Amino acid sequence: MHCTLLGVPVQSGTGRRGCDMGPNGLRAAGLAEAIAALGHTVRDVGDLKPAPQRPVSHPNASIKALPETVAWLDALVEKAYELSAGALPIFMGGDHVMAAGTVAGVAGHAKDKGRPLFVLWLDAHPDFHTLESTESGNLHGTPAAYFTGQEGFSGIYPDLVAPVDPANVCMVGIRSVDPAERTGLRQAGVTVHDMRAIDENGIAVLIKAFLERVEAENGMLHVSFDVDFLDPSIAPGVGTTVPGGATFREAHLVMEMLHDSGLVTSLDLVELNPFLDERGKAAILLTELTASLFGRQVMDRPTRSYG
Ligand SMILES: NC(=[NH2+])NCCC[C@H](N)C(=O)O
Ligand SMILES: [Mn+2]
Ligand SMILES: [Mn+2]
Repeated sequence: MHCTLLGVPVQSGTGRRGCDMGPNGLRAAGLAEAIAALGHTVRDVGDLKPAPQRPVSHPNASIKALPETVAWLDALVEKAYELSAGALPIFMGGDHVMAAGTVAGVAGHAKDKGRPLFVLWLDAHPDFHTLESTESGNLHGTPAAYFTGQEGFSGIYPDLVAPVDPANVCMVGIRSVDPAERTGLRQAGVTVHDMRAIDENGIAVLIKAFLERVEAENGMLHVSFDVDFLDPSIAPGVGTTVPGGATFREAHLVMEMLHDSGLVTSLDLVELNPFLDERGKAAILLTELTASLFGRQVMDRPTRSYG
C-alpha cells in the first residue's frame, strides 16, 4: 500500500496549547518508519499551512479563535480532497477540529467516485456541537456536527460539497456528552456506542457490525482517532482526558480488525499533545496502534477476516 502523511499543526480548536507539536511528536515516535517496516511505501509531505483569514464571526460570544480555525479548514478541505485521490492519506493532528476539514475533503472525493463515505469516530466525545450550542467555545467540539450537515455552519466553515449521511457515522468509546449533543445525535440518527455498550457487548461485535455495513454498501471508510478514545492511564498526552477509556487490547483489536477488513481509505490521528505526554507514551502508543492498522500482527493468521 502507498500512504501519504500530512501534518496539520492546528491547535486553535482547543483550550490548551501543545497540539501544534502533535505531527512532530508522531514523527519522533517513528510513525513513518513503523508503517514502512510493514512493507508499505510512505511519503511525508510535511505540514499544512492555513489559508489567509476571512472576516468570519458568529453571535455566540463564547466561540474561541473562529477566524484562525476557519483558515485552517479552508486549506485542509482542499488538501484532503486532493490527497484522497492518491495514496491513502494519514492526517497527523493537530486538534480534532481538523476532522471538519479532512472529512469534508474526503467526502468530496467519495462523491466523485459515486461511493458513500462512512466515518468511524473513535473518541471519548462525539464533537457534535453546532456553533450555537457549544458551551466551552472550543471548536474541536464541533466537527462531527459540521460534516454531517447540521445547521448553522454555512457561510462560516467551508461550504460542504457532500455532507456525510449521519446514518453512516459510527462513534465508539463515547463517555462525555453534553446535553445539546445528546439531543442532536439522537435526532440526526448517528450510531453511538458508549463505553457501556463496549463493556456489555465487547468491542469486536460493535466494530464487526459496522464494517459489514461499509462492505455491503461498497463504502469508503474514514477513521478519526482521537487520543482520548484511549484510557488516560495508557495515553496521558491529550488535553481532554476522560477516565474509563478503551484499553490497550481493545484499541489494538479495533485496529487489527480494520486492517483485516481492507476497507480503510483515510485516517486522522488527532489531539496528541506532546507537552502533556509522559516521555512519548501516547505518541508511541498511537504509532503502535497505527502499525496494527497497517498489518502488524502477533502471529500469522490462517484467514484474513474480521468475521
Ligand atoms: N475533540 C475533543 N477533545 N473534544 C472535546 C470536547 C469537549 C466538550 N464537549 C466541548 O465541547 O468543549
Ligand atoms: Mn474528539
Ligand atoms: Mn475527545
